[in-house]
Amino acid sequence: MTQNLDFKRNTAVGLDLGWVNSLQVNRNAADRRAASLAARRTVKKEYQAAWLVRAIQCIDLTTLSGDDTPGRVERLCRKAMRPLRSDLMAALGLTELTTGAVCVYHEMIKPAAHILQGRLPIAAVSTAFPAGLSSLETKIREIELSVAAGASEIDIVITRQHVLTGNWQALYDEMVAYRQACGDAHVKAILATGDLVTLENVAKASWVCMMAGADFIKTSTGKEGVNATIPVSLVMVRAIREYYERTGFMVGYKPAGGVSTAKAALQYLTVMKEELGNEWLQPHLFRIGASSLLTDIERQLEHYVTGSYSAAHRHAQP
Ligand SMILES: O=C[C@H](O)COP(=O)(O)O
Repeated sequence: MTQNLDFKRNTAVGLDLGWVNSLQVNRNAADRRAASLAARRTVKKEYQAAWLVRAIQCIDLTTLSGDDTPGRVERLCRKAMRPLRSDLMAALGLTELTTGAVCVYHEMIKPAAHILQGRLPIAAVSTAFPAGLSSLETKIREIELSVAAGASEIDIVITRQHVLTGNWQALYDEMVAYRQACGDAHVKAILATGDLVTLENVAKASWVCMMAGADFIKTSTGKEGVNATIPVSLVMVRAIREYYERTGFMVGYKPAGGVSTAKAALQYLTVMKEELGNEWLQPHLFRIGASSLLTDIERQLEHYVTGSYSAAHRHAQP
């Protein structure tokens, strides 16, 4: 995941229950800040193309459907390796561009690896994604099998009941076990924020997962009723910022689920830049989990280059 040799991977620092229990979130302030971000143009027009290219580099190009086939995943992987048409690449002065990774179910790791040949990371969703309600032993084994099959990133789902019952120790222990099972593979902790009821729970779950060694915290599976939102993102990236200030570890952030427009991607990039700084605008610290976002970004870049839009289906993803 990281090409930066100085990058110090997060590691378990111990559960500070006093700290977790003291966390509070001002819902109104988060909503107000989100509304002000949405109301203004996030990026000046002349920089938009560059920002959209950066967004592409940070996409975990995803397919997580019950009807996924090796053929669909192979097409997805080809798209991940060449996300833009060659005429657009040339017009933008680009020679190389890929998405950050592809994200698939365990059974699709092999077809993905066959096409990617190590050129892009494969992220596998794991631990009984999306509900996470298998035994811990089964979930650990699932991680091990996905790593053995070639996934270098594992997107785990937390057990929501640990959050809903305030059992922070159980959440911490689970996360430590997942991180350990991943070995060298990086682990993204999916909080399923749409299931967590309050922003305070989102903040606490973010902290516990980071204290337990998560490399990334991620909003959603894409299957909850509410997936990534800006207020939730503000809470999570502020937790990342404070965790960095306290420990020196840089934890990545992945909004996922329902992020399907270039405009939304620009808003998330703005949140990262304003709350965490430019260092976090790189694929080893920022990903957007999305199945259809690339289609809209490609359309917007075509408009930037040619001055007109083509039909969305011309850019349709596999
Ligand atoms: O982690 C990624 C999500 O499952 C993708 O969700 P989406 O299909 O709404 O883009």
